[in-house]
Amino acid sequence: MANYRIAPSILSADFARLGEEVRNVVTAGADIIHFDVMDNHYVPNLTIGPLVCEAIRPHVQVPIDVHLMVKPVDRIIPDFAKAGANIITFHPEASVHIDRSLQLIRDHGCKAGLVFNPATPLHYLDHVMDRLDMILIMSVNPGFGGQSFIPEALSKIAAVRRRIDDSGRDIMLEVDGGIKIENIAEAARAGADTFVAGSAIFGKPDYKTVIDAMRGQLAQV
Ligand SMILES: O=C(CO)[C@H](O)[C@H](O)COP(=O)(O)O
Ligand SMILES: [Fe+2]
Repeated sequence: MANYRIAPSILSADFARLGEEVRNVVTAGADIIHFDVMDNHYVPNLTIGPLVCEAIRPHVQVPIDVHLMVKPVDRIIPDFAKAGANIITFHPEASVHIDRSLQLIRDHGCKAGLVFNPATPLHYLDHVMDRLDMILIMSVNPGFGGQSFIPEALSKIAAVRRRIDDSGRDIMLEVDGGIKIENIAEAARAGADTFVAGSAIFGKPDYKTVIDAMRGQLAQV
């Protein structure tokens, strides 16, 4: 079986009890904590910033994967690195200098990645494959949790999987949006190895039951 990772998105957690929520979801089997940063400019929603990342950092031993839905990108990167982020991804069309933003993330000791919205072309990968640790394919339009998976994302995941395999590099391929027990295997078959799930996990009373069921689906791929 491939090395699959489940990355609960805390966007759907109870923010009044966030420390307890992240501890519980890691105990339930989360491999990564997915941290959605929205700025009410690049996306029409406002969420959490470096202060909250710093606050949850002592509560989790797994990597924190910061998904920046912000524009501009660069000035917030050092703050997230200092706040304990391990992986930082951003949307290429939100950065003026993509290569510089990727380098900034790496210079601050974090893994770096690009995020593709459903209608963002993959040509942004052309000259930066050697600088990527993660490629994130959005299977919803960014801005909100709880949306339905867009099936066209599957062919895009497959195209990225080919590009990663051709590169010979160890790049995580993450899918984000509408992932649940019923469709996680499809995303894995298309080539994803890292699965963000917000509402599907935090919307249920028992996180372990959901994560175990997701792993059960992945075991059959
Ligand atoms: O980046 C995001 C939205 O922009 C979230 O990570 C994503 O939507 C997760 O939530 P859900 O699993 O409920 O779709
Ligand atoms: Fe996300």
